[in-house]
Amino acid sequence: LFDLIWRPYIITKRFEKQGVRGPPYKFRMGAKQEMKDIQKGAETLVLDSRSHDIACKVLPHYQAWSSQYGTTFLYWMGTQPRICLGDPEMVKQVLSSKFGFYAKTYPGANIMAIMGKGLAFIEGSDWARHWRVINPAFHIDKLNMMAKTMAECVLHTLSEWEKQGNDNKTLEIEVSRQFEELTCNIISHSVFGTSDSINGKKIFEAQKELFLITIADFNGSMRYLPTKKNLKKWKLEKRMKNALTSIINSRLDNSKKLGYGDDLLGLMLHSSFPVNDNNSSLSIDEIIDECKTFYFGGHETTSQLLTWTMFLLSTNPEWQERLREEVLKECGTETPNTDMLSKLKLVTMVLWESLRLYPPAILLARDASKDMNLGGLMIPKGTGLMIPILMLQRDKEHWGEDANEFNPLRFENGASRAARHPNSILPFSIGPRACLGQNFAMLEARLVFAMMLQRFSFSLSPKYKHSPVNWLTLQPQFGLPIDLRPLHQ
Ligand code: HEM
Repeated sequence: LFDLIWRPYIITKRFEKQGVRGPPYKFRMGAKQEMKDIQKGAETLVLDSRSHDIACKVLPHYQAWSSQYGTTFLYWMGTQPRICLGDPEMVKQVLSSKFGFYAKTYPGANIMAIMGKGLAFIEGSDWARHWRVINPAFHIDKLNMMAKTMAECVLHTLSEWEKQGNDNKTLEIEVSRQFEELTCNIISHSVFGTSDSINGKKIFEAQKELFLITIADFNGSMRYLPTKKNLKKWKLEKRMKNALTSIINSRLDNSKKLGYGDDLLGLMLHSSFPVNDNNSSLSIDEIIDECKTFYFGGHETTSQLLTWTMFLLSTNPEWQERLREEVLKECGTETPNTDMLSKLKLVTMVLWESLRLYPPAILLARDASKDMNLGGLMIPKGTGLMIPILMLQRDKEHWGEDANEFNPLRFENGASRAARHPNSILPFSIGPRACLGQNFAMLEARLVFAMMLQRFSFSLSPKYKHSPVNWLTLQPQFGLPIDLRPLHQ
């Protein structure tokens, strides 16, 4: 009864005294039912494809509560108090904390099974040990080397499209699926250097199927029972593990002749058999978990960046033309190298505007691991801290009245100067747990659009329905059908 009635009552009162209010706590459920009701109303909404005001569709409860209680508010997820942070200064304090006071929220067994207990979900000295091994795989010199491999993968996809579009005719392609395949291919080849495309494919297919099962059923209460769904899940998990083990074993078998390699997998294997540095070694099980993290995290988010940018360029033909001019000026019709890509200022501005309006990760979550004072607000241990990236990135107070409009010019002087507060833009997060793959993803996206703009012009197919949904990442619910026209035959 203490946890179910008294504690919620006391905590609610304490927050009220500090000026933080929110939807009322209901016995055991907190605000879960109210949240479900609000979400249900938004589920079937289809928006006008010129509207980027998508909070009403993907975070309708946050929108409703923040307009009623202010952008920083309290709500109860069952018996856990959660504070939604609407102030970029508080967000900065939480994300920049170096001492693990705000730990990552446990994502649930289903997500762990897909992504593995890798860098994104571990804490403390384990995180530091993994980070020391993995970080060098993303240094700038390594990225420069990866660009060539990335370009080969992009060329392969675009040539397939060219082959389909005979006689200068318009060709309709559902690009979100194509981008998923392309980003999978890029991560396998450039980060794992794998020519083992069969096992690479098996991993992605197993992760995708597990993911679809997970979004259809978040109820973990039966997770140990041999239900039909669980048997399927266990089979897929096993298939994924076997495929990863096979990739690792083949690298180990070839290591006498070729060494472990200097890509991510090679660096992890080096650490696993260290000569003198035992402080940063990873076990084979840990390597398998990291592979899952990078296979999934490395493509799922980037493919959404490509998808939403394609959507924005298709609906803003004048920007598409400006970008094409820039690409042809800096790269001509050659395959772009990293020097050329670094000169694509307008392309980069459009990518940032896309990440602002359609961030692949719309929310970040942390838990206070002890009682904390957050910018004067007393936060009891165990409170969840929710950082609504999607809301912060379209807050009119920081972005101005045109916050919901597509206007890449706001990024003319760089991302940190685009809004009134430098941390109002957070697609890759900030602080010690910021995205390790940010430069990789931006390089990949610049390359894809440079090569695509060299070859095609495109517009939205009339079949498109504007219905963004948050299925772990922000996605177009019915895909993104695009009409493509080859520029040269
Ligand atoms: C547009 C593409 C991407 C976006 C928007 C994105 C976004 C993010 C965000 C928001 C986080 C922080 C999560 C949190 O704090 O809870 C994160 C972490 C991470 N991302 Fe990305 N990501 C992208 C691409 C990539 C790629 C391509 C890779 C790998 C090749 C990658 C690897 C990681 C890893 C390993 C972490 C965990 C870092 C840590 O906790 O130390 N990401 N990403």
